[in-house]
Amino acid sequence: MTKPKVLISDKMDPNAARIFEERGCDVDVITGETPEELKARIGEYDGLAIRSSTKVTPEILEAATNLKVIGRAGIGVDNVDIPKASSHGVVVMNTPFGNSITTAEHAIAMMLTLARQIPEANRRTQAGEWPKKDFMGVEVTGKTLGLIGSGNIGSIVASRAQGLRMKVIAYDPFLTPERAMELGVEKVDLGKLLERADFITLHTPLTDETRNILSRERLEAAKPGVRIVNCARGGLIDEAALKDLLESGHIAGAALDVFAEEPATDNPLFGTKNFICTPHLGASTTEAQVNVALQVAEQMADYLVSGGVTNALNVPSLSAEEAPRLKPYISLAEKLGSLVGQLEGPDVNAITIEVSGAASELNLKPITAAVLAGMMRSWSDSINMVNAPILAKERGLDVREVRHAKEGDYHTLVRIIATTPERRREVAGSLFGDSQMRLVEIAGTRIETDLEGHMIYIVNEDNPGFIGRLGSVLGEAGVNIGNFHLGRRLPDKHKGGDAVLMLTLDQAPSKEVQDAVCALEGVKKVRALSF
Ligand SMILES: NC(=O)c1ccc[n+]([C@@H]2O[C@H](COP(=O)([O-])OP(=O)(O)OC[C@H]3O[C@@H](n4cnc5c(N)ncnc54)[C@H](O)[C@@H]3O)[C@@H](O)[C@H]2O)c1
Ligand SMILES: O=C(O)CC[C@@H](O)C(=O)O
Repeated sequence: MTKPKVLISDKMDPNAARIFEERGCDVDVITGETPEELKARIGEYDGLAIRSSTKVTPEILEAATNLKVIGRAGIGVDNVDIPKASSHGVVVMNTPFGNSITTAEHAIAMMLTLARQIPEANRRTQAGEWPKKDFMGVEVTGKTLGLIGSGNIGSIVASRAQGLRMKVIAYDPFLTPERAMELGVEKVDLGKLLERADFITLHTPLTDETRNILSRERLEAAKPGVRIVNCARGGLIDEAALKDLLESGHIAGAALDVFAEEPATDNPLFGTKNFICTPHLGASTTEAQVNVALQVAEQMADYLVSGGVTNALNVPSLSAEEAPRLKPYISLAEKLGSLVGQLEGPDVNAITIEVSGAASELNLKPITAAVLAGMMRSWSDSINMVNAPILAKERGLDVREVRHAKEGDYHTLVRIIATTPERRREVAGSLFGDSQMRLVEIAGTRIETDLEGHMIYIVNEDNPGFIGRLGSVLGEAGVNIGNFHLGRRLPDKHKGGDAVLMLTLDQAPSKEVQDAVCALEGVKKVRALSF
């Protein structure tokens, strides 16, 4: 098996490359390339490991014909076009905890630095001014800190601020009263936070809801003398309004680690009174960079080598323990989906995935994604488990999942029921020895066959002599039969009813051969299949 190939395109702790190699991947570290250079190179790679400099745009994804996974060594993935990655079937992962403490510490450092105006005091002292009378600071003890966003980083900031004896209030629509109690913070609405906070620190992602959350209007409504810290994302604060309100003195200080446009080399805020900044250093400690590099490499290698999915933003997670258990089911589900897709074509408008026995205990999301991928791949290329659920939704396909804990005749069973405007198609498969897939039912008929290579599916009236005539047609055309499986339609297996044949052939049957089979007496349906 060829090794998966990974590109590390941003500066990353060397542990990442080491882990990739140890886990069976080939790795190239090529940083600082232009988008054009990356575009020309990306086609060779199965994995792309990034921080915030690489922008994974639709153009890059278009050129990334082999790419299976993008791993962000960090939290924010606003430099990745996730919808586009999903439609290209590429998993996007991040490392949600590796740099949280470091970033929270940076926010606290920025807050204390603002309170005592350290950068300017430092600059003027070193310039020989000894400007002692110009720097009257404020204590943070007893002050109110307003958190906007109290997730991983916000909650660490809360605990550190409590250690500094601050009163912490939080605005976060997803903060439950129980969690607020656990964190020892008071949950408030944004208006109250602006009214009461002496310091405000932002810890939300940048989304349509949070963009410009500190707009001019809200900044004007904030308590006079407030100090604001942003170590989350540029775009959360109206920078022009911040500048005006710093100059007017309504805002006593602002510390930004992040900017609406990065790299920020000539931002209008530069030089503004009581404004300090760092160049997106929130995650830049040795500890955090080792954490995120190790984590991203482990997660990506896991996915590329064994199919485990951790911290993915566009597919359900699948632990490395779950992945091997699910692997045979995924292959079974893809083949059953493919069978339905080949038999019914793109007219399928509803599909039910029904699992019973051992299969009912499994995570159904990947099984459903595999059925959809198998089915739609028979009509259209470039479909995999990542983009299949999205494309199914776009097509308006009605997808249902049903679990039956009770075992039937098989210890584990996956049944697919597909509906088209004309009919309903049911197929079912099982695993023998927990790994060998078998189709066990088709067209209401018990039959037992693998779905492999070139096959032909035939429904005919069950009359004597048919098998001989079929053998002659295939033999005369030089088509060798590998395996032959026959079943009678359930529930009335009476003589003279319909029979179903699934034949494995050594080569694909030509159109002429299919027509000749079709012309045999009693044949009702013929379909060439390939798996
Ligand atoms: N400066 C840096 O180097 C650096 C480093 C790490 C993380 N970050 C950024 O920090 C941010 C927070 O990271 P995290 O790990 O705490 O994320 P998180 O997902 O754990 O927390 C985000 C919180 O924001 C809340 N939220 C979402 N929408 C909101 C809204 N409209 N109003 C108020 N709250 C809202 C969520 O409920 C959640 O609790 C992210 O944007 C991340 O990219 C920056
Ligand atoms: O990689 C970095 O330096 C920044 C990371 C940070 O913005 C994040 O969202 O994790």
